[in-house]
Amino acid sequence: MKVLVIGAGNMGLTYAEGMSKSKRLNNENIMVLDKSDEKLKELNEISYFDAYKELGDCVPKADIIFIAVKPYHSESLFEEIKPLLNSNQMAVSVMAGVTIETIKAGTGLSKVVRAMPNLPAQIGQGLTSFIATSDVSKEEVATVEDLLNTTGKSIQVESERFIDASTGISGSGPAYVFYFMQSMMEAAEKMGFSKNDATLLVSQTFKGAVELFNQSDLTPQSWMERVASKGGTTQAALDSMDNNKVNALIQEAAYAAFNRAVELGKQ
Ligand SMILES: NC(=O)C1=CN([C@@H]2O[C@H](COP(=O)(O)OP(=O)(O)OC[C@H]3O[C@@H](n4cnc5c(N)ncnc54)[C@H](OP(=O)(O)O)[C@@H]3O)[C@@H](O)[C@H]2O)C=CC1
Ligand SMILES: O=C(O)[C@@H]1CCC=N1
Repeated sequence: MKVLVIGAGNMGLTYAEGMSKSKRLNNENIMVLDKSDEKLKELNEISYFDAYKELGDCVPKADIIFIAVKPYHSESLFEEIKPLLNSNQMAVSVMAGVTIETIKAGTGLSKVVRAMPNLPAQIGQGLTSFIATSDVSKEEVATVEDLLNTTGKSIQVESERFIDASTGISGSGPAYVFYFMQSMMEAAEKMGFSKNDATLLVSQTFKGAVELFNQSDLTPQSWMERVASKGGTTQAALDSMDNNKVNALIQEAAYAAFNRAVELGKQ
């Protein structure tokens, strides 16, 4: 099976790296296409990639075409790629907000998978939600699932609404975690810690808390109760967050991303 990745940026390269380890490829090289000469030079140095600059040289050879360009580049890409495609090929898109209908119309393909990954895929800890059109067979879905899982875990969702919703939770979510980390690092530095110590205090706290959560069946609420002593320091912080409606604000932020994904789909 031949896989082509279009767009060798953060996501495209991450998936190309991950998928190159998949047994499904039977040791076939992944084809990777990018427009930039600088990127092509880097790609050419990787033995398990075949680098391309021209769509005509690689698209006809591909069974699965993985599209990882920015959403605003999709229209021009579709125009160029459509005449090169045949109905047996499958498109897998990770572009935020680009709907299945748009991908089908833009490529002329009926086998389409729309996926929403996240950045921890770079270290094999990603979460990808995906949905496939009815023309994608069960066997093909299993193949795509295997390929996506080379970068972490995946969930198949029942409607496209959940792709946009997961964009607001897992797709954009790593940035919310970094936002929280940055705020805590700034607080630590204000308290007098050096930048290095502030970074360690915060990063190890996040790592430890997430690991505790993952190794248990407890809810975040139960864990908060285990940290907080009655009338103690944690309760003071949690009360401050509640009084400032931080919970509602975080939910509002997640909805802002969800709504933006829907909005991008209408453009
Ligand atoms: N980053 C993230 O955390 C996530 C990103 N996504 C989605 O993944 C997609 C890619 O994002 P990301 O990897 O961050 O973006 P990048 O800008 O890092 O990568 C996109 C790459 O595609 C190249 N490119 C643009 N047009 C073409 C074309 N016509 N043919 C070939 N290559 C082209 C770009 O080149 P150049 O730079 O020269 O334009 C760039 O190298 C987006 O659609 C985004 O919505 C989804 C979930 C998470
Ligand atoms: O910010 C974005 O639009 C993309 C989609 C999810 C993460 N990054």
